[in-house]
Amino acid sequence: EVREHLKTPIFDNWQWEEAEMMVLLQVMYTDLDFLMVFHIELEVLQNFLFEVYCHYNNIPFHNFQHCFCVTQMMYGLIWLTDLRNKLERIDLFIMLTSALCHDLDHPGYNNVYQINAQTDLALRYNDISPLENHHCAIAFGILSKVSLMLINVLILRCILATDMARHNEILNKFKVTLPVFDFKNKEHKEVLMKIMVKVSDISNEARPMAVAEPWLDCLLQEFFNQSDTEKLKGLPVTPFMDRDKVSKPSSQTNFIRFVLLPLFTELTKLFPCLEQHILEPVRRALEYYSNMEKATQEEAGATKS
Ligand SMILES: COc1ccc(NC(=O)[C@H](C)Nc2nc3c(cnn3-c3ccccc3C)c(=O)[nH]2)cc1
Ligand SMILES: [Zn+2]
Repeated sequence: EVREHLKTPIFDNWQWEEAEMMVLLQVMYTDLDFLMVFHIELEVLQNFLFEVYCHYNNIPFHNFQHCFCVTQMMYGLIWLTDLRNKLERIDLFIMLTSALCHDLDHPGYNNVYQINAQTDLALRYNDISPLENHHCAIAFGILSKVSLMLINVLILRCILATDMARHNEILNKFKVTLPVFDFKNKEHKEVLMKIMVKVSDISNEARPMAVAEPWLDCLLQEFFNQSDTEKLKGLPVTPFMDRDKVSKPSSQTNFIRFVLLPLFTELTKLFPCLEQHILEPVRRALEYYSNMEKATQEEAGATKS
């Protein structure tokens, strides 16, 4: 019954210990026949998952639980969209492993901070998606260490696609393929894989509110840590991270309206069944945060008058 639950977006990560999540990740890889198809020893998979676990940091949002959520959402989407019968096993392996590795060794300070503070990562990657390039470098290190040399350029492209600075570029590319989408076409498959990793990465609001809302608190905690540091160092402060400017409900209604709904609507055009599993919960979340926004505005109005 847990196995069936694992294939749905209503899975609640907060109920599980990290050791249990490791077993659930193993179930995802075995249930999609990767061990049999790619002749991977169970021990090699366990080493791989443990190395990944060790390379996520204890920070408020971009931690191992986020990695688990993104991988579990990807796993659920693969079952919901019946992608097992539309893509080859290697493509599914690339999508799941990209989700698993997409934020490896995230420091809790985003690309804008890396570039403004001219950190080692910004210098190493010449200001070009420094975090996402670093996540890939760690992933490649782990994959070669556990001799899982199945890695290829597609995992690199899928992880690099999670840089939100490229959000519109990737969404627009997906939009133009939709009217003529062909699961046998290499380019179409690649942009779909990128969209699937992107959707899984920012999909918290598709989960039950009791599961999703704590994630927004974790995210804002990490963002506020960054803007506090930027203020201390005299670096430019990102407005949507500034604790003195951010209102939780209004930042989330904007995010849902201008980022989540357009992205999820496009994916639902290809997989109509996602209307009820993904789009409906996100519309309810928009309702929830809009009401919270009104309540806080009325409250502010009341105290003023
Ligand atoms: C286009 O680049 C963007 C667009 C939006 C945002 N983030 C936001 O607007 C705010 C802070 N909300 C938000 N941001 C979220 C969520 C999930 N992931 N996520 C996130 C986390 C780190 C970096 C980027 C994003 C979108 C979420 O539920 N809400 C951050 C970057
Ligand atoms: Zn992420």
